Amino acid sequence: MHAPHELDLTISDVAHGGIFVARHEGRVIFVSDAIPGETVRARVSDDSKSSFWRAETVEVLDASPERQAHVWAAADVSVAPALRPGGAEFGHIKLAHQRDLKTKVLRDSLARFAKIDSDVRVKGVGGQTDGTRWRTRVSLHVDDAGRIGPFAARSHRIIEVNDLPLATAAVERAADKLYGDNADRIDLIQAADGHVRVLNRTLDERGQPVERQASKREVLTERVGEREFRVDADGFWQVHHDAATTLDGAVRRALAGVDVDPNAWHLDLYGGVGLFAATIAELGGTRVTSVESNARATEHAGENLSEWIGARAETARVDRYTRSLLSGASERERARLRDGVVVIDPPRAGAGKNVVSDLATLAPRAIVYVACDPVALARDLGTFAERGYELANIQAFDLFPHSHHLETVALLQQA
Ligand SMILES: C[S@@+](CC[C@H](N)C(=O)[O-])C[C@H]1O[C@@H](n2cnc3c(N)ncnc32)[C@H](O)[C@@H]1O
Repeated sequence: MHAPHELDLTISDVAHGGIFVARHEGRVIFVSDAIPGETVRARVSDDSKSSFWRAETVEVLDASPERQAHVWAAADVSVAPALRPGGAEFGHIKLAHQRDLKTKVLRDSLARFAKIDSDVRVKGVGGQTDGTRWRTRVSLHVDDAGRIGPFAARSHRIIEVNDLPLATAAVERAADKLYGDNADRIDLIQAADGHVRVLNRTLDERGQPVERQASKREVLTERVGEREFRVDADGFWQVHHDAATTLDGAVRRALAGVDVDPNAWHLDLYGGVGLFAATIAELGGTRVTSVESNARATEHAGENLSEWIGARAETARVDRYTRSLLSGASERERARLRDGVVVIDPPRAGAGKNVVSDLATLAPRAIVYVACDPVALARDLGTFAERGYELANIQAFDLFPHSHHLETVALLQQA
């Protein structure tokens, strides 16, 4: 059966991924740009699956009191769906209610995938703001015609826009002056010194940026309180200007009741340039190893941690590293690992069953899981629970206002 072009739908719920749930003749429809409680007219954009369809709101018939004019006029529901830029899927919802919806997605994920009943709430960071002007890092795409802009929501079509309200003012100003010669993508990065770097990137056939020549690399200095971190301009650093400080503080709070033993061996897995290894070291755990697959980031982690004689940075895939500890660590090292704490901050897909299971076998005193995806977190917490690690405390932060993303910091300890 083919879907009718447009449907009038009542929105019943929010789903993971910045979309909303409606039902039509028994079928689930995932609808963009809506709010639970609303009735909207939506254009079906994908009816290829029998189990669910996708649709995009084209008109709000009965608006939620939580609706506001979109913070990015270009992404407003009055614009044709194909022409709306992506990245601000919650921008039409009042900020406090965005956080209520993110809280619901997180709690639902914990209940569904980890059987955890939690009263966690997603909190705003950085004082009272309207949730704009937080992105210190923005990637804009360039097409063959030289057009520059973000991709449209759920597509690779470039949308030229007049403003970037989620970006810092300096990044937005720099974006205004761009021209698209010689690049597939342009990355704009504002470091702690306030200056915006403009990096023209070439993408390979998988859409991944080709590594820049050594002579073209710039190393930036980022700050968390008084501490400085060196990081490549094109390397990983948290995107929200308050994120690194917020997460450092959250890891400290998570570990407040845990003895960070100076004689134990601690791990910072998916460590980047050593942000959380420094947190552990400052808490007294100076024998700490940061593990990261990107060799340049590991080099910087080595420098960033150089004041602690027992700190190391290793270039390795975490799954291989934890497996090598299981097969190669001495009895004495295994005992030190059991007394240690582990921070893990994996990419969106989560750590996965193998890493979780190997970590549980290593049996550290405490594990702090920093997560940017609530479903991946909940799946991994489910596996940890099977292996005897229970959730001891959990915090959640709105580090990505007006998008659907959120960040969670969870402490796990043996039951
Ligand atoms: C979310 S970032 C966290 C970085 C760091 N904790 C921070 O907050 O600055 C995830 C990091 O994991 C690295 N990474 C991705 N997959 C990995 C793997 N399988 N093994 C080791 N590192 C990996 C990425 O290069 C990236 O630096």
